[in-house]
Amino acid sequence: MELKATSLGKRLAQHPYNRVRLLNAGVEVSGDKHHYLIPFNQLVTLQCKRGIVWGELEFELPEGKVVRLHGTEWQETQRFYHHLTALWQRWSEEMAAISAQVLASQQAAIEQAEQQPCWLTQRALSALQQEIREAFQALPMPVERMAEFDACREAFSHCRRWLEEGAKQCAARNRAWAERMMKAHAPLFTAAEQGALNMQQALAVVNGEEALLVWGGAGSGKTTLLAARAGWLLQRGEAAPEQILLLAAGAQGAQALNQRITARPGMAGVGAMTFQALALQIIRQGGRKVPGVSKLEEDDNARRKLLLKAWQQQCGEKKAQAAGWCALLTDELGWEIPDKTFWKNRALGEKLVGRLDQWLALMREHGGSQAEMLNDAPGALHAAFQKQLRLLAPLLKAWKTALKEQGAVDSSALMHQALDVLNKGRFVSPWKQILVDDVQALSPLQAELLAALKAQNSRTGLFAVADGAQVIQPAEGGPALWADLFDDESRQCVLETTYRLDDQMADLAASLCPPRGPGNLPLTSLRRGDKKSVLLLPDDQLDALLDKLSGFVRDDQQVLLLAHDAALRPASLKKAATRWPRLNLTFATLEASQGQQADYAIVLGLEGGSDGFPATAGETVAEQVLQPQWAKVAEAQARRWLYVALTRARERVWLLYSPVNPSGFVETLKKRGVPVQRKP
Ligand SMILES: Nc1ncnc2c1ncn2[C@@H]1O[C@H](COP(=O)(O)OP(=O)(O)OP(=O)(O)O)[C@@H](O)[C@H]1O
Repeated sequence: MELKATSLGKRLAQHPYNRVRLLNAGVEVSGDKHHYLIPFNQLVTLQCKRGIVWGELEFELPEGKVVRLHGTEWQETQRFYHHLTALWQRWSEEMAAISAQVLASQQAAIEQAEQQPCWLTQRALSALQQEIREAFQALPMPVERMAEFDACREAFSHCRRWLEEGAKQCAARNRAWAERMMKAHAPLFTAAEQGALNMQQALAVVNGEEALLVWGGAGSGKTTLLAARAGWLLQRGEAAPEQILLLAAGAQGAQALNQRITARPGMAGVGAMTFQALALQIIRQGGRKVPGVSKLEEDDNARRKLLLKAWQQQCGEKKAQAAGWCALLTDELGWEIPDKTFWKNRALGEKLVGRLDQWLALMREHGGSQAEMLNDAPGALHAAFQKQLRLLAPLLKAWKTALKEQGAVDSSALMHQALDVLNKGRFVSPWKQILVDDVQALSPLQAELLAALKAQNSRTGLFAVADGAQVIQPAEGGPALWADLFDDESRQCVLETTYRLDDQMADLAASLCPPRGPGNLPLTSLRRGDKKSVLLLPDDQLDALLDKLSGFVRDDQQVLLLAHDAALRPASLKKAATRWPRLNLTFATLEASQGQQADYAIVLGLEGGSDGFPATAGETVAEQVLQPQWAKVAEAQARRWLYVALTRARERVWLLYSPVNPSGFVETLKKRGVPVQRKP
């Protein structure tokens, strides 16, 4: 059967097509120069329209493409159209039955995935979506037509939902599954005595992605979550206790983690490890001689004593060195030098030792020899740096000699050795699951070790928690390294509720260090605090404050004394055992207090000056060369420590400041509404 344009129609229409011919399962539209074959399986709709003078047939193809034929005699057009429609409909019904089968079997596959007794991973979702795409391609008709047929409609829209809104469907499905798991394994989803884990925590516990980074602010239950996650892995049989590696950046973090682990039933054989212990285990199993690790690394006082001695020695023994130091202290740092034999002055020594420690750390972080350090100095700074390096080199030498005498290495040498064993393939990881606390606190070398361990076996699960507010900007080194492990959106989630802080503390902390993580979501508290949740107090009021605390703090409550520097350990602590015998007082540096919590916190040392908190610059040429971003990083670091200080207590935080020489933070805190008290 054929329909042709009339000769008038043909002339007026000036259209490339002027006839249509019916084929077995399709039509051919053609003109003098063009032919267009439209099989029925490409036809989406067919319309017959009446123009002013003639009829028109319109064939709609997938993706909105339209082919038209004009200029046909109206009666004939109608006849052709009815005939074609009847044939197309008969064909369509036959094909709809086949389509229904294809869609039903795809729907069954989706339902099977939905009902699987495990987390639906991003990888499984992608595979499912690929299957759906292939099923759609296997249909004998355009997908656009599926909604026309009763037998196809529902299955089609189910498939399309999973294709177009897969992430949403997957999230809803995983949430429903997590809810079922929370009911079925209630004890596992309990946060110690406080009650059930919240939904965000529960979703992280049961998450089945190969790697997951959970962002959460202070007190949002990250450490709690790690313990619950370990319990979940054991219960699901995904790992035996010895196949779970629980890592903390430092010893205190490992201790806090172990407390949570032991508080849970069924966790025998699971224990947290520091990165140092991990490195030692790798070196041991790699068949290497296990080095001793110097105590000087952890013991701030011993290290500082060593540095002070080395400094005094070089100044005492060599006039040129003494003159060099005198110039550095006066010209670069702007300090007053008490007398000619300034290195014997105790107060000056105490003031300087923190800087000596910092310079040593910078030289060690650089890792190079003196020649390499000099090599890295830009031309303009070369001479000045060379001069300063002559003063600093004896400190590095004293450090190295002390290690040698102890037959020990420092932690960076230890990490390098462990990395070497890993990179040479001499260590076979026994761990199926790696769980890491406070990943934001990892040093670049620790992050490198973690990445190398994960790279050993792509199937090793990695689960880490981080406090985004503590990520130092500009992010580089450590953060950049571990962030790479969680590059996909599905590998990150957030905890938004803090259980430790009240809303006043949470707002203040967030204003100092804004939360980071997907969506930069704010940390919300379930508790309303008052204006006195955080208070500023003169630093001569410590004893009065402790007197007052002894009057109302219960025996089971903790008071944490915190300072940015170990040297600020207050003298009051010496008499604490007898003057306030029932107060549970603990002193910790801010660095060591990460992961710890107490009912009350007293933060000491809000003092100005070059060794204050924050230290007022005093950037010398050594910092400019060895850590070009030094000032920026030091400022961000100090702010981070203030954030840590403000977020350790449940009930109240006192910040003790020097009224004579207040820290720059005092003004910042006052501006943010922190009240200043004269007495506690
Ligand atoms: N779902 C919950 N319900 C009630 N309390 C909870 C919940 N999750 C955690 N907690 C409690 O909140 C407090 C803080 O938890 P946790 O120490 O795990 O937080 P964190 O995020 O590791 O803190 P930070 O990183 O600041 O040290 C703990 O006392 C913990 O028992």
